[in-house]
Amino acid sequence: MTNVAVIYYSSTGNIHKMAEAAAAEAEKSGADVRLRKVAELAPRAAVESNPAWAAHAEATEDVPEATPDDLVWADAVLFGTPTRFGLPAAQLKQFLDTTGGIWAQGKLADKVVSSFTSTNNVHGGQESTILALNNTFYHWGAIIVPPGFTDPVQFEKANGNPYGASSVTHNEPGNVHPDNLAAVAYQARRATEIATALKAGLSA
Ligand SMILES: Cc1cc2nc3c(=O)[nH]c(=O)nc-3n(C[C@H](O)[C@H](O)[C@H](O)COP(=O)(O)O)c2cc1C
Repeated sequence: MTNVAVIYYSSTGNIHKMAEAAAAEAEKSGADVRLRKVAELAPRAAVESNPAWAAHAEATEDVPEATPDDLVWADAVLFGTPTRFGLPAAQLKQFLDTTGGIWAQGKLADKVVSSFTSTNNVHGGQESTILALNNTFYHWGAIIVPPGFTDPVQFEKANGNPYGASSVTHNEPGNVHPDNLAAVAYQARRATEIATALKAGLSA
């Protein structure tokens, strides 16, 4: 069995939708899947000042929070984050910054990782967000598996980001184009297949 963790941050539900699509497809591909959100860092007052943010936080109260153990367990990890000023959300970065202990023990080496994001607009920094996440994964000795243009889904009108599936939401809560959901599902399937092959190969 291949273990796949989908670890994400979302404030208004767009990345949550993409994370769910990724998790569903990894499961369909035969993986054991953990869907995990990272902990909220924003003050309660900030969350409550935005009705969409507050509603999403309440709707996803039952999604378990990610822990470093989820990374140790996983053969492949899909990371999702909205773009924040061209970078990953601090909430996801904070989670990554809790992995020093397992990194020092070599437990993050050879993980298959792949990332997806969401922006307000087309030129809002999707690639820079994914590239920034990749900096961390090089330190882990992870194996970054981007979708590239390895499937026809990448040529759909709303897709086409070889770095990782990306949605343009115009800041509307839960506004993810179906093509983007298909793209992130494909990305999860590809990461699962590569992790399965890698696991078999390394244990041969
Ligand atoms: C503080 C902040 C910074 C943002 N920075 C960017 C940005 O650099 N580029 C962009 O296109 N969108 C930016 N956005 C918009 C979000 O990335 C976008 O609305 C995304 O779809 C939200 O995903 P979520 O619903 O999963 O939280 C920003 C939003 C916030 C609140």
